[in-house]
Amino acid sequence: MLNKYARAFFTRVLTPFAAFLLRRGVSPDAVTLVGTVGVMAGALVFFPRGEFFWGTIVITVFVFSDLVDGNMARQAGISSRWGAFLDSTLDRVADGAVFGGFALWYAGTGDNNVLCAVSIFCLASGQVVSYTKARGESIGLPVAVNGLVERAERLVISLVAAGLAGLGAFGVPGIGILLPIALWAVAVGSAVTLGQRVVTVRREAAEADAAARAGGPSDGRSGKPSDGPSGADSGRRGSEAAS
Ligand SMILES: CCCCCCCC/C=C\CCCCCCCC(=O)OC[C@H](COP(=O)(O)O[C@@H]1[C@H](O)[C@H](OP(=O)(O)O)[C@@H](O)[C@H](O)[C@H]1O)OC(=O)CCCCCCC/C=C\CCCCCCCC
Ligand SMILES: Nc1ccn([C@@H]2O[C@H](COP(=O)(O)O)[C@@H](O)[C@H]2O)c(=O)n1
Ligand SMILES: [Mg+2]
Ligand SMILES: [Mg+2]
Repeated sequence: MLNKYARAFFTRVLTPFAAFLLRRGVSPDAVTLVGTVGVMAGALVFFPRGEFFWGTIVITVFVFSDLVDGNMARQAGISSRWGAFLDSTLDRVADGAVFGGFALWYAGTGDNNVLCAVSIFCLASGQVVSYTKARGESIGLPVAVNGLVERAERLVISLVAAGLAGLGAFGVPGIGILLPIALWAVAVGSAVTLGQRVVTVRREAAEADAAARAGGPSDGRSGKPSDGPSGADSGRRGSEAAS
């Protein structure tokens, strides 16, 4: 939902900054890399110590690099398959650090096994949600569903809650409860999203296999459905590279 409705707004806001970086000779790949390192540092230095406010501030500064890098690539007309791969792969690394940071806090001083497990579930389910789309697209399916809780929602829900919970350290009472609520919400939302995507891929795969059988074997040799796209790139990845 955020990807659909908020992306256009942030694209407008961030375009001048992206243009500025391009004029200074900065490459989109450098922004992707620096942004990921910044998110990792914010999550893994501050969250395990329970410093949620400062961790969230650092992460917020760097996480927007994920919107700037693609913007730069499109402005400069240098969007590439490599860039799409790097962007998506480092998204997984950044997400692992954020939810890993929460898990480390609850495994240590935060001392809550249930919330540690919920954080690990958020980490793993978020990665699998993204994987369903990547794998579905890699076997030539459109995966025409985003689902309830995509990456932007996972980040916004958990980071807004962590930032606010961090205000507890400055004397705001009763606000720490927001983080557990957010982690449970992301966990449940991710499970629902996983179900939505699996159901969609199952339907699309059945339709594609039926169409392939009606028109002959899809790989032209074995009679088995093909295990991947016929071209070097396919589906959304192809359109991204062309964007
Ligand atoms: C009193 C103060 C209290 C402190 C409160 C702190 C408040 C600030 C807290 C948090 C702000 C968090 C902002 C998080 C923004 C996230 C932006 C972002 O990176 O979104 C990424 C997303 C997806 O990008 P991609 O297309 O590159 O990624 C794809 C995606 O990962 C797919 O995964 P899937 O979705 O399928 O699971 C993969 O499949 C695919 O491979 C991959 O390519 O981008 C968007 O969705 C765009 C929309 C972004 C919307 C951002 C909304 C931000 C909302 C509020 C910001 C509040 C800012 C406050 C600043 C305060 C500063 C102090
Ligand atoms: N280093 C990069 C990063 C991204 N791209 C291109 O942008 C697309 C992602 O756009 P976002 O707005 O979500 O960042 C990605 O698929 C690539 O086409 C790039 O070329 N190089
Ligand atoms: Mg990006
Ligand atoms: Mg990204």
